Formats: sequence, C-alpha cells, structure tokens
Amino acid sequence: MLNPMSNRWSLVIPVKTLVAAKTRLAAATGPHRTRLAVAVACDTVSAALACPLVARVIVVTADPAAAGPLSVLGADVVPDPDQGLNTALRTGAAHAVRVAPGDPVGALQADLPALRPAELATALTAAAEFDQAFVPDALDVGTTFYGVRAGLPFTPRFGGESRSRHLAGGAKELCVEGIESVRRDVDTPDDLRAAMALGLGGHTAAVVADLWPSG
Ligand SMILES: Nc1nc2c(ncn2[C@@H]2O[C@H](COP(=O)(O)OP(=O)(O)OP(=O)(O)O)[C@@H](O)[C@H]2O)c(=O)[nH]1
Ligand SMILES: C=C(OP(=O)(O)O)C(=O)O
Repeated sequence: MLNPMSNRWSLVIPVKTLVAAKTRLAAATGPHRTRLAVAVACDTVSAALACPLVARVIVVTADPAAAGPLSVLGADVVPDPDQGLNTALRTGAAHAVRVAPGDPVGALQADLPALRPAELATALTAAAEFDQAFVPDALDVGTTFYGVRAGLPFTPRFGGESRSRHLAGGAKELCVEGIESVRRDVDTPDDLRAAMALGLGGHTAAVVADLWPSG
C-alpha cells in the first residue's frame, strides 16, 4: 500500500562491471583503477546508508567483486541485466517498489567519494517537493541524482549530457545551496582532485594514499 507520508527514500546506485569502469582514470591510476572504483562506490554507499532520509540502498551490478563489499556495507544487491545504465536503474527501482511501494525512489551515481550524509539529506528534502527532480553534476552537464515521488513513473535519462534530458523530461532541477558533495562526481583526475578538496571518504582516501604516498 502507498504511504504518502513517507519521507524516507529507496536509493538505487548503479555500479558498472569493474573491468569497464573508470576508464577516464586509467592513465592516472594504472593497476589500482578497479580498486579505486570499488572504494569510490563503497564511500558513496556508506554515506547514503548513513543519511537519515535513506531507508535502503539498492545496488545494481553484474560484478561479484563490487557486490561483495557493497552488500557487507548494508546494500541490497540486484543483478544488472547488462542492457545499459538506465535499464539497470529501472531494474533497481522496480525492486524498490516491490519492497517498499510507499517510499520515494531515487537514483544516485556511484562515483561520489566525498558524499556527506547531511548534504544528501538536504537534496532529498528538496526533491520531495516535486513529482520528479534531479541534481546536476558539478559541471552542470550531467546528473548525479534523479528521484520521483512514491507511485509515480521513474524515468531516468542518465548518460553523458543528461542534465538537459532531465530538464526536457520535466524534472525539476534542484538549485540548492550546500550540496557540493552530492554534485561532485569523479570521472577524471581533475574531478578526483576536486573531491579530495571537499574531503574523501575513508575507502577512497586509503587507495589515494597508496597511489600518491607523498600526497
Ligand atoms: N549497473 C550499471 N551501472 C552503470 C552502467 N553504466 C554506467 N554505470 C554506472 O553509472 C555511473 C556513471 O557511469 P559512467 O560515467 O558511464 O562510467 P564510469 O565507469 O563512471 O567512467 P568511464 O569509464 O570513465 O566512463 C557510475 O556509477 C557507473 O558505475 C551499467 O551498464 N550498469
Ligand atoms: C552518466 C552520467 O555521468 P558521467 O558519465 O559523467 O558519470 C550522467 O551525468 O548522466
């Protein structure tokens, strides 16, 4: 049964098969690339689970090397049908609706290693005011969060320049202060430096310390 009063979210976090992940960081990370990808996902999932407005995190992945550590952290893991990012997100959302039909459903990128639970709570509180809403990435080109009210169609349009597609799809762009860590996705070495300036989570900080011991 729908619970229109629920303000706790089901969050779907997609994690790509590690052998194909974080390719834009390959030159900077060498053999540590997949380790970094897992660490970044672990920090994202840990921060999401620590957010008081998050009821559950559903990770969608086909990769057992990601599924293991993320389920230990407390995420539910759903198999990825391997038909692209938005299909993975819809699969996770369908699981969320089966488990908790009265809760709003959001999609959060897995590459937010500086994510702060309180900043995620600010974004989720703002999102709850709208039927569908999204948070643009730090460059105002992509998207880091997309969410819908309970019972409404979940239509993510992630991939590349997704900010404009989410706008065109009628989602409200959330322009709120104090959500820098929600917007700070990491795809390139410059992104990683920017996330370091915000403050990395412990998993990612440990890999970065091994990569660049002199800081
Ligand atoms: N489950 C799942 N997650 C995906 C898929 N494609 C992308 N993702 C996730 O979506 C987010 C954005 O992914 P991308 O930017 O396309 O890929 P990336 O691995 O982060 O980086 P690049 O290899 O440099 O493009 C990350 O959280 C990925 O783990 C997919 O097909 N399935
Ligand atoms: C998938 C996306 O981002 P990126 O490829 O930059 O991680 C997106 O912003 O929709």
